[in-house]
Amino acid sequence: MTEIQTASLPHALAGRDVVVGAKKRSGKTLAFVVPVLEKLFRERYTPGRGVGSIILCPTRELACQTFEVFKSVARHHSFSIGLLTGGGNSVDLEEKDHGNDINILVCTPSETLQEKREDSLPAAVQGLIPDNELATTVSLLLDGKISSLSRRTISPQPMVARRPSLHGDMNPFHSFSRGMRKSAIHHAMDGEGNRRRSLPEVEEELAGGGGVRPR
Ligand SMILES: Nc1ncnc2c1ncn2[C@@H]1O[C@H](COP(=O)(O)OP(=O)(O)OP(=O)(O)O)[C@@H](O)[C@H]1O
Repeated sequence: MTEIQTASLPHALAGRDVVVGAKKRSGKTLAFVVPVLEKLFRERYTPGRGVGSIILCPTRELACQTFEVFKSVARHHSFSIGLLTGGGNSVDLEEKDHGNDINILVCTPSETLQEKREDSLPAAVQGLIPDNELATTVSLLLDGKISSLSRRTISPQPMVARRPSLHGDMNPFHSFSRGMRKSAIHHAMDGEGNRRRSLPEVEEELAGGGGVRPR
């Protein structure tokens, strides 16, 4: 495992909220893909049981990459995995063999709810996450888009947020992470990718909107 995975996976697998920040190609994606798959596997999710995990991505590109990683890592599982991107009438949906009955939904609500956007993330998402109403948000998102998607078992907690790489635009990450429960576990590596920053340092930087910068 990479260092960021070693730091975050035990917490994520234990069901705690986790915020992860680290440099590019440090293993952030698998740091949340693995616990999501493990949690759904333990809870015996199968196609037909509904949505067990919703992955919110700030850009279509990141959503497509994440979708491909999920498909690859989960290839020996029977989970159905969906990709929902785009706004207005340009919603794309891809599923893995099981119609529209999706267990893992990878989506870009910031595009689809553009009119509600505040900064780079939709205000609806920012506002609803702390109130634990992500399911409502996503139901709104999907209304009229995918009529046959099961909403029976949408369960937004716990959440694992991955931030973009260190040098990217941090606004979406800060908005999103501030919306997570205060109890979230934060892990960040420095710019060299080999030193764990303390929780107070990370929280201070998140609160200031300055991002976790390499030293
Ligand atoms: N534990 C691991 N063992 C071996 N390879 C790994 C491991 N974790 C990640 N990788 C590989 O390292 C590469 C980078 O991983 P990943 O995409 O998860 O990083 P990232 O931090 O999300 O990258 P980016 O910042 O570019 O989005 C990928 O090719 C991935 O398959």
